[in-house]
Amino acid sequence: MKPTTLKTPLVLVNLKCYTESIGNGAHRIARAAREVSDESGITIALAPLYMDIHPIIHHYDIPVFAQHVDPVEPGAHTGRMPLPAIKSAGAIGSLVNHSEYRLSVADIEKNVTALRQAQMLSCVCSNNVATTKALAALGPDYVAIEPPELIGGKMSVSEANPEIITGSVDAVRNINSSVKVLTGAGIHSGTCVKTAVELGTEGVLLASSVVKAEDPAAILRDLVSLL
Ligand SMILES: O=C[C@H](O)COP(=O)(O)O
Repeated sequence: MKPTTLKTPLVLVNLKCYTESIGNGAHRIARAAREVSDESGITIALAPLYMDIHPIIHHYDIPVFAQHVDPVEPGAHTGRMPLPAIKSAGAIGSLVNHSEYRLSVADIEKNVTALRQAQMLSCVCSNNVATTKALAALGPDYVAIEPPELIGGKMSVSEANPEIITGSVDAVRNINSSVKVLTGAGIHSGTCVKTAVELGTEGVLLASSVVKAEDPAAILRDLVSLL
């Protein structure tokens, strides 16, 4: 089987567990992502709640990541989400170690390896340059650098902390140049995305600006407008 790849730049929208992401809300965002992706030619991927992975792929043919995968083999576990289940639902990959769902290094490594073996993409989240170095050494497909204090806020990482982006890009290039860098936290405009890409990233990981928008398509249009 051919390994999955996504065209860059990548706009990855994490739907998190917001009220606006539940049920019809997920469809509203997926419809907007499909529309703007078709208009712009930019890859827009989503990370919805588990139960929306299959419906979003089925209705909108959008690349979908899980928000998390449990580092367990299928078997006698209850309330866990093993990798074959997200793969069978159609996910092409998973976020790993999001700031809102931190894992041990051992479990991050287990997930990255399992995703690679399943020909799926790993997007491992990091909070600073030192952590980024350690994570890049595990060889994920993406490292997403997100200063936790900026997540969900109005000031983006591109504006508030461009040094963490350039530091992460340099660190990753020195350790494993095949790892792609995304950045996120507070990304809300085309200028934020353009700056992130100019600083050397392959795209952005974002959530609230799109998920909580009255008109998600309008925000997505703005986000990709300067690429
Ligand atoms: O997964 C997405 C990030 O945590 C960024 O979230 P945000 O765009 O709401 O700051």
